[in-house]
Amino acid sequence: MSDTKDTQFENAVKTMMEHVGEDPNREGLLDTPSRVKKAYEFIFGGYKEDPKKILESALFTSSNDEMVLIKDIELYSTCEHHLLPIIGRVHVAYIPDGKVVGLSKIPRVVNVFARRMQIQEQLTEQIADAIMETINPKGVAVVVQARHMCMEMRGVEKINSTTTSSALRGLFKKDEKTRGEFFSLINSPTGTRY
Ligand SMILES: Nc1nc2c(ncn2[C@@H]2O[C@H](COP(=O)(O)OP(=O)(O)OP(=O)(O)O)[C@@H](O)[C@H]2O)c(=O)[nH]1
Ligand SMILES: [Zn+2]
Repeated sequence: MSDTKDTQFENAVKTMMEHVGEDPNREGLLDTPSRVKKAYEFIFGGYKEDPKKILESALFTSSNDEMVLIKDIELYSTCEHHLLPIIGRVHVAYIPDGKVVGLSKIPRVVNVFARRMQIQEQLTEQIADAIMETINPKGVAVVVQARHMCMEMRGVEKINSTTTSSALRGLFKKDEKTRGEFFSLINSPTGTRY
């Protein structure tokens, strides 16, 4: 970001502080605009990354064609309506068709889409479609379970509700048994972690 853009960003933060009745010149707040800028660059760092490149960087030939499930991937995202946190977990499964992907690349792709301004349904679909289009598996299933701070800290103020969204592609959509296996796996307790 150029100096002018940095200054513009920091001035915008000062304007927000003034708007809510703060004094941006008080000692404790002097460095806040530049901290907010750095924090924003991190939590919205997903615009600079290409999820397909991440997946393509670790594709391995494999004859395995059974479901691979990565459960309970922590999610920190930001709602595009209020710029407040979405906090939750993501479960991703796919059925390989000649290729498997490096396991870590799935949570990396979750991070890329999470680090953008989001709505939960779109985030869920983007993860599924990136995997589908890159790995070409027999199917992909993504479930996101999340809390929306815009529904807890403000607005309707419901602190106990969780929103669940899913995106099912290929066999997970077509085959009831595959879908049933996936949902029973994500709903069963993980048990001992080794
Ligand atoms: N579908 C969907 N809606 C979301 C998500 N995150 C926030 N919202 C909703 O976006 C809507 C925006 O509605 P508006 O009426 O324009 O905004 P608002 O006046 O702040 O609404 P309230 O939150 O009801 O006070 C709200 O109903 C939010 O709950 C999301 O991930 N998916
Ligand atoms: Zn919101």
